[in-house]
Amino acid sequence: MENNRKILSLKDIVVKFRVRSKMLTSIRNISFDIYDGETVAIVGESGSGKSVLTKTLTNMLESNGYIANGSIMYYPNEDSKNDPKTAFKDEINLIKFHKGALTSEARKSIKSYNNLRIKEAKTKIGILTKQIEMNIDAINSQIEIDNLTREIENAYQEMASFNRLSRRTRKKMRPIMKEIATPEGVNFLEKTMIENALDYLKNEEYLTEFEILLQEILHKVNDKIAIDSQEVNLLLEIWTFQNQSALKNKTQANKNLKKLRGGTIATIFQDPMTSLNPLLSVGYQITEVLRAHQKMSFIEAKQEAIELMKKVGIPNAEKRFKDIPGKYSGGMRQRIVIAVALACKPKILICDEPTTALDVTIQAQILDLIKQLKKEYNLTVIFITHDLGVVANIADRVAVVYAGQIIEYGTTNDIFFDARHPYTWALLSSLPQLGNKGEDLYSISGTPPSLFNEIKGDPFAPRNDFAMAIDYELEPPMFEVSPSHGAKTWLLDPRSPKIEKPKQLSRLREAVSEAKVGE
Ligand SMILES: Nc1ncnc2c1ncn2[C@@H]1O[C@H](COP(=O)(O)OP(=O)(O)OP(=O)(O)O)[C@@H](O)[C@H]1O
Repeated sequence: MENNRKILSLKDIVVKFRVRSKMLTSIRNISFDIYDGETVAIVGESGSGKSVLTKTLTNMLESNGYIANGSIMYYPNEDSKNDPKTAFKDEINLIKFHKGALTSEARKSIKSYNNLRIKEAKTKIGILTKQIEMNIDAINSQIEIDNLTREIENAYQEMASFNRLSRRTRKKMRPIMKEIATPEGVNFLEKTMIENALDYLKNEEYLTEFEILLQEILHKVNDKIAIDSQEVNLLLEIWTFQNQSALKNKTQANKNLKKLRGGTIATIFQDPMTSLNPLLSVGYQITEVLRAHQKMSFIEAKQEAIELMKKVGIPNAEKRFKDIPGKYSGGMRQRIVIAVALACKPKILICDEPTTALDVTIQAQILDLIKQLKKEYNLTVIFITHDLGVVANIADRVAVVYAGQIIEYGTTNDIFFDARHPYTWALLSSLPQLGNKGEDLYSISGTPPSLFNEIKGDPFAPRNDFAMAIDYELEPPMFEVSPSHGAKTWLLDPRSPKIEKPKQLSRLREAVSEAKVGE
């Protein structure tokens, strides 16, 4: 967070997966900013949503998944703006590529899933209304109706952002959009044109993203409220997207995703063999990337590949250029994967548990390498791990993920020495460095909630030794502890009893300095 300049900003991200006839919500309304040049660690138990969260950034979700809500803004830094080979020089919402790349089957199934949600909620509302009329459990029925009404709104909203405009609507809106597309056009619209458009939109059963935005803009024009040119640009962008064929949108989106992956955001996975071709020499694999991304000739690419191999610490790089990955050890293969990633000149490097499969000494070497390269290449690093020892070693800031939500974030010091969420306490307590010889290591009891169901209250409540009645009823907001630190727990509400964090955490300072390597 050296300069406090955002490079990525996630807002209200929701990710869902279709699993047979059911829907699993893997990420639940995550909002989080990532700053240029920082290393941020995403930590949490297995299945908490760490990988899915980072996969949304480059749209690497499996085909049964989709980003149901939210935005991911990418703000290119000065390096990107000055790099002639960088694809994205202006701020951009990465969700746009995701939507464009969706298949028509995925779009259809999103529509039918939401229609079903609406139908079921409406039926339940009908039954509850009858109960209220008969004076049966009126208060609870009304609460339930309010929840179901919200569910219907959410379903409509989700459909709105994926649905294409009908041919009829496109025809109706063409004249007004033609005017809006001219310079300052939005400020010179005829009153009758505005009224006709608003009347038409009022009678639609539900509105798409485009229609909602157009409606907002037209109301502002009527009320003589100044309109931001960015709003108009967004409207025109969605209009163009809606009028292009689905195939053209998809081709464009896929092209952009190809440029985004590697060139802007590169990912290193736990198993290097998922990224390397076992049949091709490592040198060839690096040169291919250099030729594609940096448009180098074969000779230039070979020289640069050898340089990169040296940079990531491959001894006898010239000789080993021709070896296939099978001839390398696990640690060396991971170094090659890092070299491939660097060959794309990324601005952001996602490391998804890159050291988990390696033994401790090699792990420390790879962490040191990432740290050193981060400085040299001015990278922003997003590091996924469930190992808090690794976090202590590498991260400037930490986001703790539980059941698809960020439940605490802060600087590494905030999280290690001033954690406020009982889940973070539990994660820290299970650090091997805090164990006593001969005693069982602390482990968090119970299991995370099923992501198929709506989660009532705080998802951690059933496993939380400090849970209060409210934790089972109402989801806690993110309380701000300091400008750099927040935690989503009712314990931070001034009305909550004062709780002492677990005693074993007082030994953390010592344990963390032992865990640090290469410092
Ligand atoms: N393609 C998919 N279909 C259905 N569910 C999925 C899919 N991918 C991920 N999930 C679910 O989303 C949730 C979050 O998974 P994710 O892989 O992000 O966890 P994680 O925190 O990275 O765990 P790990 O440390 O084990 O990798 C899990 O419940 C997982 O089962």
